[in-house]
Amino acid sequence: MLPQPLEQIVGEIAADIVDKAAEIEACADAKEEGLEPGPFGIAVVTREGEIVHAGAAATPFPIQSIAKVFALEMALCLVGRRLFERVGREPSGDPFNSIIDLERTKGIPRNPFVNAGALVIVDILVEQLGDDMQASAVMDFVRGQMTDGTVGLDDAVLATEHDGGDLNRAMMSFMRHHGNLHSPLDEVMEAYVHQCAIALDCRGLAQAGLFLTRTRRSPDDKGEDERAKRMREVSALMMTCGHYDGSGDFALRVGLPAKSGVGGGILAIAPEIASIAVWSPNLDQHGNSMLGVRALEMLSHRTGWSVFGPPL
Ligand SMILES: NC(=O)CC[C@H](N)C(=O)O
Repeated sequence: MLPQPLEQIVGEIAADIVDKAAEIEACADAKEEGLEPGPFGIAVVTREGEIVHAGAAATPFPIQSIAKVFALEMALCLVGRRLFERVGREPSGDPFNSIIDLERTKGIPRNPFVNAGALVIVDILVEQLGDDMQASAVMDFVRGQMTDGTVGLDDAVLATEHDGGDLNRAMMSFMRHHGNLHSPLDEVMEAYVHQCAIALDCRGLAQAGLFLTRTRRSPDDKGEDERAKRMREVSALMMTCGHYDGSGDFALRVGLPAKSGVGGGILAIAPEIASIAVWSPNLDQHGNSMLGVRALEMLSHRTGWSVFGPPL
């Protein structure tokens, strides 16, 4: 039981965040740094089907690295835990686009959420789906999870990530050298850029992530055990690696499995309870939404949804 209706909690958080944004805007240092907090949106979809939202929850934004969660689920479905022979499952402690670790690990990325790891996951999808693998496969998966709302593509991300993708291409070449990239580099790149450019609003993103809340077995359905196990694994990776080298801080402050993207969005999961999407474009030094993390911290405190227990 929540201490207050969810709608009230979410509305008050959005109001607090907008106040906070105004404070930041008014602060002289922020002006000097060109910091503009910009819009803020939040949406919560509960397992009971309730949708609560506030702020700019209907404004689409590119989900960027949040797509790595959906791609991971697809790849795990296709090849199972064999996947972890090609991608590790440890936090990296390095920025999301760091290449330095690949030399030490002989082309095996630390986890599926750093760029190198996500590129291997896309390589697996391209390999496994063969001719069925369209650049739009992850987008189709996302659409399939949603009950309403639209899925778009962000043209600016499509263009800039293609032209500015040299670092990602370098990582792929490096991994190919070590035998850990099997498909043509251009095909992997196209599918990767496409998934980064998927544009959703908070309402759509929260709906798309709802399947991740199903972490419990169902006594009548053996097939469900495998799915529940997968959701737990994906959630564990989100908790340990979902905010890159800010993952520890996020776990302490929020206590929910979550994945950020440089589009300013974060998808967070309260297992068996709700899927939450927040969006605010200003990023911290790790590429995580500053006000988005703050809003999730407030939500987790006020709902007691942290997987580590309610606040003391
Ligand atoms: N953290 C992110 O959202 C990074 C994704 C970005 N498109 C990249 O490849 O660098």
